Amino acid sequence: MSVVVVAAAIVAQGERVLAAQRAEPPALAGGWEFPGGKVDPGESEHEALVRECREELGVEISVGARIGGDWTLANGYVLRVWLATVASGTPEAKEHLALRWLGPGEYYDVAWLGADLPVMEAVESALRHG
Ligand SMILES: Nc1nc2c([nH]c(=O)n2[C@H]2C[C@H](O)[C@@H](COP(=O)(O)OP(=O)(O)OP(=O)(O)O)O2)c(=O)[nH]1
Repeated sequence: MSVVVVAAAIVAQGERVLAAQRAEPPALAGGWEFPGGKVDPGESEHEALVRECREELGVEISVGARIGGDWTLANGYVLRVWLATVASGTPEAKEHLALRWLGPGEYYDVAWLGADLPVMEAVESALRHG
């Protein structure tokens, strides 16, 4: 079975979307992604998403609709993405180099990881069409 990576497209007022800049590994460092990570054994995808956002950003999230299906990553992992909102706390870059809230018109202003560009397009479409 493929390794499943879960990620959150965290949306705030004004249709701003949170992007996070990876610190490692060297091949991915500097690229921008949606906060998340691998699902641990025995953990649900929802639990993993909530845990990763707590660890990486220091926030509690509310998980919303799924965005797309399985996004295949170059290394064979499978990426699954959900819309989310911050339920409590303010996101901080605990494990990333930087965070950016991207407003409409800024969604493509960061160097998204290769797999994340079509995800951002799908997120934009979901926000635009409700
Ligand atoms: N979190 C996240 N990972 C992504 C995205 N796009 C993408 O290609 N990836 C890749 C990068 C990594 O190869 C993998 C996620 O691994 P990770 O290092 O974030 O996982 P993790 O937090 O569980 O880390 P670790 O415990 O294994 O160190 O998925 C994305 O939007 N978010």
